[in-house]
Amino acid sequence: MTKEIIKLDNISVTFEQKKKKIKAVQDITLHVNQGDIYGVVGYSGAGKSTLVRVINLLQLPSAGRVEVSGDVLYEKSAQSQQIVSTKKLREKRRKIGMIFQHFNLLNEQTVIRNVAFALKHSGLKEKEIEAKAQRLLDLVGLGSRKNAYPTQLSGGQQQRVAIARALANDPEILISDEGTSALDPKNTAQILDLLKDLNEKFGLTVVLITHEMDAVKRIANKVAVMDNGRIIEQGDLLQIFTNAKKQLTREFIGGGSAKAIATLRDFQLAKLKSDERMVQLTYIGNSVSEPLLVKLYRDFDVEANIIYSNIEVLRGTPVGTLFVIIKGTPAGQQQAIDYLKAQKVIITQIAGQKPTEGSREK
Ligand SMILES: Nc1ncnc2c1ncn2[C@@H]1O[C@H](COP(=O)(O)OP(=O)(O)OP(=O)(O)O)[C@@H](O)[C@H]1O
Repeated sequence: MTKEIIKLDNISVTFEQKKKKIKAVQDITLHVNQGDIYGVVGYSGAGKSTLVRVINLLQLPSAGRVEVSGDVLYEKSAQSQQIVSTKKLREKRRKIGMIFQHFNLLNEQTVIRNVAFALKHSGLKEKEIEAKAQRLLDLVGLGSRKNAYPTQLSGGQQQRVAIARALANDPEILISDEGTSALDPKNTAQILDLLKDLNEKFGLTVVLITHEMDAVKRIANKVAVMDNGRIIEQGDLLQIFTNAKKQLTREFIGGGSAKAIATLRDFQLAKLKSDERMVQLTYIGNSVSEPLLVKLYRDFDVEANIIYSNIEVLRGTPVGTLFVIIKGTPAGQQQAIDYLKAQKVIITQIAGQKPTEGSREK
């Protein structure tokens, strides 16, 4: 059975600043399963960092309940407030590794000392600490640079050291707070792939805070979109990708498709005739579009004109998007749509008559 390793329920965080109240997080419920790579996306100021800092109580919530690996760390209701003991919290925090945008390494210490530092309170002997730090550096591919200083390494390498350090106490959860935001695309991809590797090899649960949707698309299986302190949409990556309900989600997740829809709305809508409608077809795996569209014509007498097509890779799986105008009798169109659905093509009505499932919010 899937275990919910992080359970944030009805979390609010309000900052008081000189008479002004900033509601950074408002009534958020987020559950993360063990083994998830959960992406939390949103523009700057949406409340992402504040929310994840609640997981290990680096940020105390103003209201709500925090449970990690079956232990309630915090619970506040109108009647009472319960906080886990300092000792227990310290233990818990060791099991939650964190990496940050600017790596936060000790620049005057060697790479291996940076990692060893995290093992200070582990109870291990100095020799064992050294050996474990070495193993961790080997794991992130930096074993041979153990005596270098952080400033002698590239950004990507420094983040690898930070990951090794974050893994020192064998955490169950790794939180990456904009961990790839300061890196170039190549290093970003390598760090993300390393996180995915750790997830697959060790079952490490990853919470990935980012404003870069590409990072989420590359490795996450779940995603939550934050805006103004709230989660506006959350769920399975593929499902959100193929059927985003909110405009902001589409901006983040849709990338090219979101722009295409805007352009199509501006230029194509007026041209639709009464026997035409525009649909978005999304399908997983390699392109099967052409034969399908030929079949629509041959079997149902429905013409399908491709006006936009795109392919993206979600977690290593190609996902194709086609915008087509289909033209035919209402019965023919319905048969065509039923047929496509049977082929596991996800269909979203963009414009025209007879809305099908998944009609979009404007
Ligand atoms: N300690 C604090 N005191 C007062 N306000 C704060 C504090 N921390 C965050 N805020 C405010 O809370 C809101 C959410 O900030 P937060 O850093 O969580 O957003 P974010 O989505 O992580 O954005 P960024 O990526 O820019 O950090 C912002 O308006 C921010 O100014």
